[in-house]
Amino acid sequence: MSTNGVHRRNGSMKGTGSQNNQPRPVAHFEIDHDLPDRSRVDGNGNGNDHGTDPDSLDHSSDSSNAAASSHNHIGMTSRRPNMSRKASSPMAPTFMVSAPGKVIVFGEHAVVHGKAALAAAISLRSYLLVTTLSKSHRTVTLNFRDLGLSHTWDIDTLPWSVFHHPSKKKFYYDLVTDLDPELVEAIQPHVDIVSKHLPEDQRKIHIRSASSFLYLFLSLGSPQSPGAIYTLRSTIPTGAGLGSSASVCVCLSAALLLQIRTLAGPHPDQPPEEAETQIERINRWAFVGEMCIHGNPSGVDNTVASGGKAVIFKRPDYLKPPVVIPVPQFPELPLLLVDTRQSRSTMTEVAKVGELKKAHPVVTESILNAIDQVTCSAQRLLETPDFVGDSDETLAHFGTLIRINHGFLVSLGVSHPRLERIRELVDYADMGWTKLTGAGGGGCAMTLLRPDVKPEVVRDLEQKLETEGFTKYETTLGGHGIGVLYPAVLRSGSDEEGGIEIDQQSFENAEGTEGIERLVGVGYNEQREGWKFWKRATH
Ligand SMILES: Nc1ncnc2c1ncn2[C@@H]1O[C@H](COP(=O)(O)OP(=O)(O)OP(=O)(O)O)[C@@H](O)[C@H]1O
Ligand SMILES: C[C@@](O)(CCO)CC(=O)[O-]
Repeated sequence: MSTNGVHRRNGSMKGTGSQNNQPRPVAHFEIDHDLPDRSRVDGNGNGNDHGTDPDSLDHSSDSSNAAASSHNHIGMTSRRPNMSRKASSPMAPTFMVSAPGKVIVFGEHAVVHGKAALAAAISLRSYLLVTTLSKSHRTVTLNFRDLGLSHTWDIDTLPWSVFHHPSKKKFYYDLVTDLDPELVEAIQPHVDIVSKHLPEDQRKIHIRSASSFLYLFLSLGSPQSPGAIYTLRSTIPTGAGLGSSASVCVCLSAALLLQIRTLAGPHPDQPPEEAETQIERINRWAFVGEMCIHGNPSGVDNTVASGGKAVIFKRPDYLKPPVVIPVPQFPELPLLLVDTRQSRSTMTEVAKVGELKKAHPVVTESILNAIDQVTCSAQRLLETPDFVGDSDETLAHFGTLIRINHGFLVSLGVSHPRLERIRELVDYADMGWTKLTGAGGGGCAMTLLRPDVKPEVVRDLEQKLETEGFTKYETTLGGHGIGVLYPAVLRSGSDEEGGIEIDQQSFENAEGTEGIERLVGVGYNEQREGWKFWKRATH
């Protein structure tokens, strides 16, 4: 049964749908929407479950349809089924993970140099559907729809021996602060074959995503990893400074850690400290993915995409984990987010500031310190005992800091004429305070709107922006971080017997942001039942 590209699921065993030219995923069956508690799992990253949870998903052994069909009789509700299930090693069901983009409110670039930044999650998100293949399919496919990237690797030909050499092997809980040049070299031949037919500038984008995936897959997986298709769609525009790469890396990290069964929860009643540990584990590997893409990231983007809401972030020592202070009182600011549609590379913009610092160390350091003071001033305001998020004073204080911060970013050389044009139009209309957000050099500007600004003035500005080729995004700040829909079935209160299954086909076919959000059950006509989120401790 199919309505609007989604399949009604009625509790019985069901195939996950077929895809064009793709290996057929095995049939799966519905067990329970709670993820098994994997806190007892051995830390070797190979999926060896030393625990006894019968719901565990053993990818390393047989997962035939016959095994699955034997579970058809179990039905959908048993949480503690008989041990024959363990012996038959059922296949992991199709599941989905999702992570948000971000805006940096204060402190981009300075944060790369150890200063503080304030950043918040946005409601635009990436969604990654993981479809496990039957045992006979020894391939992994990266199906990144927004980029038009689709590549399949043969699992058995990947350089496992290099990644698993005792001198190289990392564990799922390790803090990795640098890419290992030998590991980068080992994946190179497997990256070099990706999207050969494309012009170099487009291919570069594919190569970055593929490198990031392979580095994580080889670090966290094993030669026994099951074949799978990783299908990604995002509602975050790329190249806009809204952290799209970080949200992709967080999704990949979470999916791979879930596949090797090293994450506990998320459960609604999970102790915040335990949830924090899971977020941190996901975040650490997402940072590794970000290093493959951006070279020398601070880690602020992946930290916000992992834990969500708003944080003060600082990484004074790159060999240690960053300092992350959640800001639960961060207000719902009236923001206008405008995209210059001028694409740029975060790596290039970060490198520009590095060069400036080399050429003018004292001047550059004092600008970076001044940006740090801007962020600290915002932090002090947020921490005042009688802080009121929506007062005129708060908006004016934040507004002034936004204006100052943008001026410093201009001095660092990371603005762009198109960004300055947005600021000029907003200033001319006296509507609020504007700064670039993210790496700059193009990308997005954020404007904090004055409280008294008239709707017709906003409309007039929006008209002008549109005429000049800018794009406006609607988003809210401070949403959840990484979330899991396991299996990829949305429960609805009215549908006791099952839910709405998201399969490969319906996910690929969903149209635009609205289509994706409708399918996955967020945004318009919200239907989030089934989604679970790890929530940061806020003390
Ligand atoms: N939707 C996506 N699907 C797959 N890969 C993506 C996606 N978005 C970004 N990437 C990968 O991340 C790289 C950088 O993306 P992008 O230029 O959008 O940076 P960003 O993370 O949005 O910028 P910033 O760091 O300033 O917020 C791309 O070249 C691509 O490899
Ligand atoms: C420009 C930068 O500060 C923010 C990019 O979103 C880079 C980083 O922190 O890694």
